[in-house]
Amino acid sequence: MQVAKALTIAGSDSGGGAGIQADLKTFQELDVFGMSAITAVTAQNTMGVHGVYPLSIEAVVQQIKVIAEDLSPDAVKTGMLFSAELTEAVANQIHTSSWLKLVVDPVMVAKGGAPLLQEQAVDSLKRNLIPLAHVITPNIPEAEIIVGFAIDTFEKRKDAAKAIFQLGAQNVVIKGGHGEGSEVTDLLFDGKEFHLLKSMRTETKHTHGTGCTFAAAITAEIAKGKTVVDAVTTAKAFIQAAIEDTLGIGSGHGPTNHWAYRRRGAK
Ligand SMILES: Nc1ncnc2c1ncn2[C@@H]1O[C@H](COP(=O)(O)OP(=O)(O)OP(=O)(O)O)[C@@H](O)[C@H]1O
Ligand SMILES: Cc1ncc(CO)c(N)n1
Repeated sequence: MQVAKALTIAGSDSGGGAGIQADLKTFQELDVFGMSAITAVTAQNTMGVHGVYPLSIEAVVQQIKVIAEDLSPDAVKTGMLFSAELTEAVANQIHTSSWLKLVVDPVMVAKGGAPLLQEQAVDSLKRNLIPLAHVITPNIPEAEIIVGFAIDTFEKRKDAAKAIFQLGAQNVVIKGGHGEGSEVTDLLFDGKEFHLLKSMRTETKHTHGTGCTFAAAITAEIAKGKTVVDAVTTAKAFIQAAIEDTLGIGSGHGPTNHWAYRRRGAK
């Protein structure tokens, strides 16, 4: 039996909707064996981030090293990296391990506004990690921080995708969750062409972890050998189902429904 394997290097969300937990649930739903290297533990629920406890560089590097020695992932995803030092150490391990199928979700701020990446780490992200990315998935505010200009029109979004491609990422997906209108459009730039992925916008407050889940679905599909366009298309359908078939749990911004795509028989 051929088993596709994916590794997520990210933070733990005790509330289960984002971070490592969202990634592993998504990998499993898409028939991919999931592995994790935890960068930080967060005390989180649907009301917000109540505590952030980064792990030591040594603890993070060792998790990655032992996976590299034994389990060779077919694709790797990064999420919350918290500090410049952790970002650089993770990038070094990915480079040393020659992991080429890397999906970078440049997590910066949680939905409630809590910082998940220190400001001084943005430089390290741009210098060390983005050049290794096969796919990068910023939302609009993250893309603005990376490129340093405001994205207030669709043309600007295209300019931002090109600028991030120039930093070394091979495929750039600028997500549209933070845009406006009745549709949500994600924009994929592969260095040559722009691809638009559209869906109806669901009016809901339960969107905690949408970015993690979307990037994890891309990672799972790439681990199975799918092209980037196919992987992003499946990920868009996966997250749309997860948002539409809401679980409605927690009193704040609740998690998405990681079962929804499979239950719909969409797979
Ligand atoms: N209200 C919505 N209705 C439908 N699709 C949505 C909605 N919000 C986000 N999405 C989709 O979810 C995915 C993630 O987009 P989004 O811009 O919310 O990411 P994010 O801000 O990084 O998420 P988070 O920080 O909560 O993890 C994209 O594919 C986007 O199209
Ligand atoms: C651990 C973690 N990673 C990422 C996000 C972004 O949704 C979050 N809220 N928590």
